Amino acid sequence: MIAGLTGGIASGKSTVSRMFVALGARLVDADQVAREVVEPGTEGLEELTAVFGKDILQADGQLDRKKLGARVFGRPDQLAKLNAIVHPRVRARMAELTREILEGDPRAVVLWDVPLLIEGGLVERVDVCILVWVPEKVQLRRLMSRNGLSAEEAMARIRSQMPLDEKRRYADYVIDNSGDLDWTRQQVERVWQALCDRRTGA
Ligand SMILES: CC(C)(COP(=O)(O)OP(=O)(O)OC[C@H]1O[C@@H](n2cnc3c(N)ncnc32)[C@H](O)[C@@H]1O)[C@@H](O)C(=O)NCCC(=O)NCCS
Ligand SMILES: Nc1ncnc2c1ncn2[C@@H]1O[C@H](COP(=O)(O)OP(=O)(O)OP(=O)(O)O)[C@@H](O)[C@H]1O
Repeated sequence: MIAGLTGGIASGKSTVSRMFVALGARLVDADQVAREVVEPGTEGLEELTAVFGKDILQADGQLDRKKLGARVFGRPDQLAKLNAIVHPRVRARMAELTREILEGDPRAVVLWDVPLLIEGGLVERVDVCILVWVPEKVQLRRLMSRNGLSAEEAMARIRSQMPLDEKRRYADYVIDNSGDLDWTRQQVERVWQALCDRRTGA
């Protein structure tokens, strides 16, 4: 079974995915894969520098993520260029990792943690879609505090994604992460039980 876990920036996907992993889910993390496919020496990084210029690299040859982020968030044309380079590579690598997990354990629940699951169309490839939801003002506050961003910078990132309230339409399960972590864990346990029941056809 493939379960898609999505939300918005700083809505709590990583926090929730850790809870699912503790219960037995096998994680495939799109943000992590997106880093892997643009490591030094990859074709992905070569294409990025061909399109955005060599000044998006740090002195050590790694991608300067802060600099590229400042150039793309809030500029849809630039963001589209970045997505066109990175997303096909992320999808291919995620499919490969998923295959490897399911070959080793056909009964595994593979959790795809993908911020852009809905925007990127991957929602059609999962068996169930789980949304980590918070009200926008909580999302803004947590993003500003976690990343040290101004309200304006944080809103540019939030506005690069589909609003969380719209994402609810696509979700089979919604986890409200606006309360304390214990409350979130209780909801995760309920969804996990539902996934296990679904898997056994109960
Ligand atoms: C622009 C980059 C270099 C900024 O790096 P940075 O380290 O600051 O952020 P990080 O990668 O950890 O992403 C943080 C969050 O930003 C949001 N985000 C990232 N990329 C995008 C995007 N293309 N569109 C909308 N939101 C995005 C996601 O919610 C993500 O969880 C980086 O985000 C990137 O390469 N993005 C393109 C790849 C992508 O779409 N990743 C998202 C999952 S596939
Ligand atoms: N229930 C909660 N109560 C208080 N703080 C929380 C809660 N859930 C998450 N946080 C905090 O909010 C921030 C965002 O959470 P997290 O990193 O899990 O989000 P995310 O959706 O994975 O973000 P991104 O995809 O943007 O990296 C973190 O600093 C995290 O510690």
